[in-house]
Amino acid sequence: MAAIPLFRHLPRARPYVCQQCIRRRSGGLPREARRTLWAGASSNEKGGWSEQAGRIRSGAQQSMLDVLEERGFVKDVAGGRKALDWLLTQKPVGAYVGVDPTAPSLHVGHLLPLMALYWMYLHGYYTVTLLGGGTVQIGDPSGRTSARQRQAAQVQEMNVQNMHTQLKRLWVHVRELGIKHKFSPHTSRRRALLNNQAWLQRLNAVNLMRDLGSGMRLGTMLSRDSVKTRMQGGDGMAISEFCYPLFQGYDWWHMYAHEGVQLQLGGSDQYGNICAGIDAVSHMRNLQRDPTTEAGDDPREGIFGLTTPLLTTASGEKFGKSAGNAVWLDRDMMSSFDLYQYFLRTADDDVERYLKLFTFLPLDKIALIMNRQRDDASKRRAQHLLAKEVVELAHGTIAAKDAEIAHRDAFSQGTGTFFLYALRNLLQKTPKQGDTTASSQRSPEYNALQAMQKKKLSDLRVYKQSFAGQTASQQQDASKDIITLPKSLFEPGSFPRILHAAGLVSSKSEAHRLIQNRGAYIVIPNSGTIADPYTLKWEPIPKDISKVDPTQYLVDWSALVLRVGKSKIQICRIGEDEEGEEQQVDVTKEKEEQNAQLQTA
Ligand SMILES: N[C@@H](Cc1ccc(O)cc1)C(=O)O
Repeated sequence: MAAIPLFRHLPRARPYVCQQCIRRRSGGLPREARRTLWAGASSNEKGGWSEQAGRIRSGAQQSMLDVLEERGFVKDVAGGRKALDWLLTQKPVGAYVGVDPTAPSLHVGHLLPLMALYWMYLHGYYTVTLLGGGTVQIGDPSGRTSARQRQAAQVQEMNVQNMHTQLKRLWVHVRELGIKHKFSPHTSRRRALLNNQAWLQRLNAVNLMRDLGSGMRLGTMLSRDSVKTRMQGGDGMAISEFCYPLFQGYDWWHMYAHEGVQLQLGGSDQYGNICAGIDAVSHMRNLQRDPTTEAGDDPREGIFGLTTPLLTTASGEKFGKSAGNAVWLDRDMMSSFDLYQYFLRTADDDVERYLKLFTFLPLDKIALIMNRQRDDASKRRAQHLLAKEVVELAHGTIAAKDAEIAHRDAFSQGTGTFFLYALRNLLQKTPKQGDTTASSQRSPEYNALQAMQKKKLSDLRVYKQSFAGQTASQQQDASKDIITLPKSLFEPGSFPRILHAAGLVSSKSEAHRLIQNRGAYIVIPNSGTIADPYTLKWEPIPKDISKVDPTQYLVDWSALVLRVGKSKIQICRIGEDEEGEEQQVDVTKEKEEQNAQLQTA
């Protein structure tokens, strides 16, 4: 017999955080009418879904689960593969992916379950990205050997804000990519961005334990990997962390009852939490069932979990790390240029797999590209395509185009574009607030609080940059492309010394000679802006050196961009005297080492 509708029993929450969703909700339209469409698209005609189900059953069309499996998204299915396949064919169920804002940005590792969710969105399922503004305060122990440190409230607030913006942007880019890759304009699509803080903050502890807690078994929870590793590793676990799956389970129950969310997707480390969620929702469903009716499980109301595989590169490294650091999706933490480069470095053995996972390109197109790639792997066509699509997803079309041009230039002609692009990124990355303590020595919390105190719009960027860590890959690049010279070096007549200190010539007399022969160049500061490095122009350093003041040439008041010959370029940031001296010594030392090597060679 049919169960009574579940959502009648719970107060209706207003968890929405995005304008679009608020509008949709306040409209109070029936669910069918509340669908988000491509511009100009017409809604799924009545019976559209059942026609599609017929095509899938007859083998004329692939099922959603087949699509996900074929592209490599599926590691485990909780609840039964066959039953899930049936359900996804039967109706456009709700599906969700949750992320806890433990940092101000998502990293590429988050993309895998999100991409699976985006595929479902493009195929017409109701899809939810859930921001764990509530759960982040408890801290998920999954995959961790020690507890997370408690974050200051302000830090949490910034992380939530930033990730919210990011998830929202991702949705916009997914929609654009859907149009670009010609997903049917006639499919109805619905998406939402929710924050579990909305319902968790109102959750009553007694009710939670009475209703949900009574259905969770200690033995099962103790047998989860996340608990076992901690107990065996000797670090133990706090009750709060141990109870984390209850909160994640409650989220699911809430969204099941209010939003029709029947599927949860997550990374492989979420398997335990997802199974706990299945237990929690089943238990709550039983509690809510009308006791006068016979308990009968309607397969159309079933719940399922799907985990994506843990990615490793062909050489066995963990995917998503660059020089041991996370590859962030936020542009302030990792530039489009660096993100592009990360994917451009993909090994030939991995690239096909990644194209399937991180792009919306159809499989036949991927196969075609791989064929061309095999003819001439050195062009790295597949890697360029992968990199561009990922940057497009994370940062949008314009950023992706920019990054592509910069890389093609950098590798094909060896012009200054590469360095100018680096200049833009590096100058943006360098915290300017004149504080000489390396921010890497401070905790992200310290930086965040300091940033908050300054109450400026740019502070979030400073915080994000400090979070990305001064050890991140781009910072290593920074040390190559940009050096800091002492302020005192920038005085009229000092160009030869600067060229020498920058490591562009081996002696000051060589610098003199070059300048007289018009072979040393400098970027004209107002010939363009840092925001658009392509427009910057070079001129030879004037011959009457004694009269020329290098500070006239500072780009963005921060750096000189010097070139010797066709392509030896160096960006010289103006620094505090002490700071510069240290680096200058390094440059000289490096030069000495090079000379020594030359002599011994
Ligand atoms: N626990 C998940 C995030 C999450 C939060 C709440 C959920 O309901 C689901 C997932 C993680 O750490 O990755």
